[in-house]
Order: sequence, then structure tokens, then C-alpha cells
Amino acid sequence: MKRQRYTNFYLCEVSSNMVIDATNKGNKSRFINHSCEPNTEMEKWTVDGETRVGIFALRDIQRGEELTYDYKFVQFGAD
Ligand SMILES: C[S@@+](CC[C@H](N)C(=O)[O-])C[C@H]1O[C@@H](n2cnc3c(N)ncnc32)[C@H](O)[C@@H]1O
Repeated sequence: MKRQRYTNFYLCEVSSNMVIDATNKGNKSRFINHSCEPNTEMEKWTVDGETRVGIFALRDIQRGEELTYDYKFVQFGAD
């Protein structure tokens, strides 16, 4: 990815053995940016034995307002 000069990353670690990679394909939630004061949060549910991930509002959100959530960054390496 570094070699191809990607600057936006679309990886979401759901659990220690599950990562959603929305680099090439995904729903609109792939465009939600990070904020330390987010207006949404991500919740992980188990429905009929399957893992589901949902984005839920933390407060009223105005029409046209950017959606954000806290990525809870984990840095791998210096770059
Ligand atoms: C899941 S994508 C979010 C959508 C992306 N901004 C886009 O335009 O496609 C994650 C990437 O967006 C950028 N990003 C997300 N939140 C940011 C922020 N608060 N400040 C600067 N860049 C951010 C980073 O490049 C990150 O790798």
C-alpha cells in the first residue's frame, strides 16, 4: 500500500482475528473520518451467530453535518 502511495486506509479491526478491508468495496460508512469528539460510535453485535457492525449516533446530528467516530488508533510501526 505504501508503495502504491495510498493515503486513505479503509481497514477496521473488528476482533483479533477479523478485519474489514473496505479498500476496494464497501458501504458509505467507509468514508467516515476519525474524530476525538465523534458524533457516532461503532458497535459490534452478534446476530444469529454472525458478527455485525453498526454505526450509531451519539447525539442529534444536523443534516449535512460530517459523520465521525473515534478510530481508537493503534499504530503499527513508525510509519
Ligand atoms: C476510512 S477512510 C475515511 C474516508 C477518507 N477520508 C476518504 O476521503 O475516502 C480513513 C482515511 O481518511 C483519512 N482521515 C480520517 N480521519 C481523518 C482526520 N480526522 N484527519 C485527517 N485525515 C483523516 C486518513 O487518510 C485515513 O486513512
